Amino acid sequence: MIRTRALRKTFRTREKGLFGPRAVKTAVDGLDLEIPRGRVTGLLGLNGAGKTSTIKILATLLRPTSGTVTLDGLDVVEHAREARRRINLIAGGERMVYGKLTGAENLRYFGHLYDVPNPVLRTRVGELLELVGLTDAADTPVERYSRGMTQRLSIARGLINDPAYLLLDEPTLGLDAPIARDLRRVVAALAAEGRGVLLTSHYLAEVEELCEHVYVISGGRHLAAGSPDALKTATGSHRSVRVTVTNPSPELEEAVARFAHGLGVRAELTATAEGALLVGVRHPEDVAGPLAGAIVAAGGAIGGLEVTAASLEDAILALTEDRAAQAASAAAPAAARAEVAA
Ligand SMILES: Nc1ncnc2c1ncn2[C@@H]1O[C@H](COP(=O)(O)OP(=O)(O)OP(=O)(O)O)[C@@H](O)[C@H]1O
Repeated sequence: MIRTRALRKTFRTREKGLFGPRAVKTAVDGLDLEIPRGRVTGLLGLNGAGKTSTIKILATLLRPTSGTVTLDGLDVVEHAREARRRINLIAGGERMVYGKLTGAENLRYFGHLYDVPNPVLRTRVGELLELVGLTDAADTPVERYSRGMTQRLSIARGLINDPAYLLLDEPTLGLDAPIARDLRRVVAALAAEGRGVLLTSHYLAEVEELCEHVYVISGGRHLAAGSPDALKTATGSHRSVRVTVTNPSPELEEAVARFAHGLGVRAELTATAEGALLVGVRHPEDVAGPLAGAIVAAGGAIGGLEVTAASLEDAILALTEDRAAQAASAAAPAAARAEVAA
């Protein structure tokens, strides 16, 4: 297990240009994370939340300002060399292989950097190229690879030291859907084999598919953690039902409002350009049947019905908007005082 305790990272920056006043930027602010083997753990947050800084600390590329990171009990700052043998990082946005070398040469080169013994390396290079579907391109210089092929080679490079833990920073960034899907399969298989995987991705459907447990951070701080389903429930990000009623009337609107009230929610009523009424209800349960029943009982004619499952995206937005609202309300009394004083 990788475990962080009270992890913190600050950067000294200049606020305005090279000669502006010095400032301290806190990128990671007291994070306690646990990344066990055998599953994919997600790390989510909006731009600038501190995900890359955290991953770089775990990969020993950045030193934490304070706090600890242990990897199977080993302190990664004190034992960085040993930690690096057991961990690898794949960042989708960065080119992590050499264009002039072939796919196989790249893997051999990185294998030597990790002191992988030659006989092991010989079989491993072949196995990894096969795993990522690049056996036929093994002897082609990487500068002639497509973006998807290069990314797949980066995954193979990330596995060359047979790491127990894999850190994936936006691994499918900019990839076409079928290639991204193949990569997701590889990632799921790596976790199923018993490796610990940490994933950051802006594609929340990908996170939902792969991650059993997700941490949500904002401004470097912990916001929430749990399974994607638990996060959706906790934030009230519900599935929504939309029914088109072709013969709207005030009585029908009243009946729908009563139905929604009975469920403890509010119905959204929107008149369409064609003179129909769009009825939207969001609820954790599937209420499509009862809603349609209530509409028909009130004399409504149904022209269409659509059920949308709750998404992790809704949950993350709700969490981060909540945080923004809290920050605004904390600032509000001061602003109000300033106004009174003026
Ligand atoms: N070397 C640095 N010097 C100064 N500030 C930095 C440095 N690296 C990161 N930061 C700041 O720390 C904060 C967290 O950045 P980080 O890259 O870790 O976030 P992120 O969640 O990965 O964002 P994104 O989704 O945009 O990649 C940001 O405000 C960023 O500007």
